Amino acid sequence: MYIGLKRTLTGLKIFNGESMNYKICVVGLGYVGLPLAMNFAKHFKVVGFDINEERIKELNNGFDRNYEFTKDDFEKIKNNIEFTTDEKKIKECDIVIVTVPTPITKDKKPDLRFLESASKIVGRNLKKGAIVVYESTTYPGCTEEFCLPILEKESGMKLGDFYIGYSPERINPGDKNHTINQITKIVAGCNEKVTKILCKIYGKITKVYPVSSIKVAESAKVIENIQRDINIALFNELAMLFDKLGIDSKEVFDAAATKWNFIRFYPGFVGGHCIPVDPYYLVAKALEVDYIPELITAGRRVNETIPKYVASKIVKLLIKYDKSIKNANICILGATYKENVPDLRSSKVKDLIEELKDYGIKNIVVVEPLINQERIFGVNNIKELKGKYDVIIYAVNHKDFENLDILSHLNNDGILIDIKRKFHKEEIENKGFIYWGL
Ligand SMILES: NC(=O)c1ccc[n+]([C@@H]2O[C@H](COP(=O)([O-])OP(=O)(O)OC[C@H]3O[C@@H](n4cnc5c(N)ncnc54)[C@H](O)[C@@H]3O)[C@@H](O)[C@H]2O)c1
Ligand SMILES: CC(=O)N[C@@H]1[C@@H](OP(=O)(O)OP(=O)(O)OC[C@H]2O[C@@H](n3ccc(=O)[nH]c3=O)[C@H](O)[C@@H]2O)O[C@H](CO)[C@@H](O)[C@@H]1O
Repeated sequence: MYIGLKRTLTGLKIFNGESMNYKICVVGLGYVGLPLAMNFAKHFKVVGFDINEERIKELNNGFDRNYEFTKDDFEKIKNNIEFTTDEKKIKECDIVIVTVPTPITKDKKPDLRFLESASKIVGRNLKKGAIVVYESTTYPGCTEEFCLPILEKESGMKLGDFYIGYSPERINPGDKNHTINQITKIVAGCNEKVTKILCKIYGKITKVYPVSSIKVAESAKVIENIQRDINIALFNELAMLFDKLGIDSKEVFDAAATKWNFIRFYPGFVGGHCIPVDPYYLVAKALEVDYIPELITAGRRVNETIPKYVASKIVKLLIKYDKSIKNANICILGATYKENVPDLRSSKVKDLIEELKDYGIKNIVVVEPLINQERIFGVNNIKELKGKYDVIIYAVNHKDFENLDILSHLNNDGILIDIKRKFHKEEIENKGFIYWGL
């Protein structure tokens, strides 16, 4: 959607000239918003706005609960950034960047409550001529069809009196190589001039890749995660098939990966608040236009079955080796959705625990050193491996687990369930234990 250049030029007075002394507001200071605010604060005056009072208090005390930034980091940019819950501060800003959550509902539909609430807050505090940029992952059309009408209604202005853009975030939690200033950022404005301005601003903190429309930018982001979800689903499906065939899937995958254009993924629990969530946003949009996205939904279905599949494997092994199901002592190593990231959101370990409990298994603990909680997903978090177990499940490949002597915590002929294929079957079996790898 492009508005006439003429209206653009008048409305964008604040962006004339090379001064670039814009004031930027980041709305939503989570895993995405805070790094963005901190990086922009090296070049611009920044208002970091969030509705979570606790979060703002911590940030003002130089503490980041996601452990991405140290007190030192806050010290370095303290003169350029203001953390606040006062929505009126948004009105001082020329660029307003929205980085609030876009989860899904229980029935796997887009949950736009956060986008709606943030758009209302921004709308009623919108400065004339400002640019509102959405970064939250969503479906193509969401910014212009869902968010823009809210901005217009709340502000009493029309597009052209203010502007919109979209620039998706690609930071990869736990990935120190692909940090915000190493990642190419797709940028789209509601017209060419706005796109140019956004490229200049984002260009201060990272490489930019302008596209012709907001819908292109929204689409590119969501398909990146869909492609990954489907690729992982293929490896999960093949792992279940080769298990049935009695063929070692890891050996097959390692052999296939010697081909130069074979792309290696790993069977596993597909968790987090992106990969298992984002596909449902495009599915919803596809169904709106009567297109049934069979492959996208099939990928989701396969990945969602893995916790149930692993739980059934464990129960079958307990039966096969004449062990009690109900009294089995089970220890799960790792609870977060992926290794070395303190984030439980949509972790499939939760689903695994629920499946095991459905079989009547009560004695389950997790060892999760990255999460400072006594209980996780309804079981005790013993934080470090101690005691003896009938079953140990290696669920998350934390660095902290590298030197664990896991076998010394297995009862005689105990069962090691290796979700991450970290161990060698023969080695474990030669020591008298039972081994199964996904
Ligand atoms: N976390 C990632 O690695 C990542 C990477 C790429 C894209 N994304 C996308 O970025 C978006 C944000 O994800 P996140 O992980 O940063 O979420 P998060 O839960 O870590 O942070 C969201 C923040 O927004 C705040 N918030 C919620 N409603 C608000 C409102 N109305 N006004 C102001 N603040 C509000 C919350 O208090 C929270 O601090 C999502 O769309 C996600 O899909 C996340
Ligand atoms: C396209 C892409 O890379 N996007 C990244 C992704 O970040 P993420 O942390 O959600 O993604 P992953 O690292 O893929 O983890 C997801 C789950 O899949 C499991 N997994 C992974 C690989 C595998 O071969 N087998 C597996 O089983 C893993 O354990 C974990 O549970 O989304 C963010 C938000 O959009 C992006 O910004 C970020 O760039």
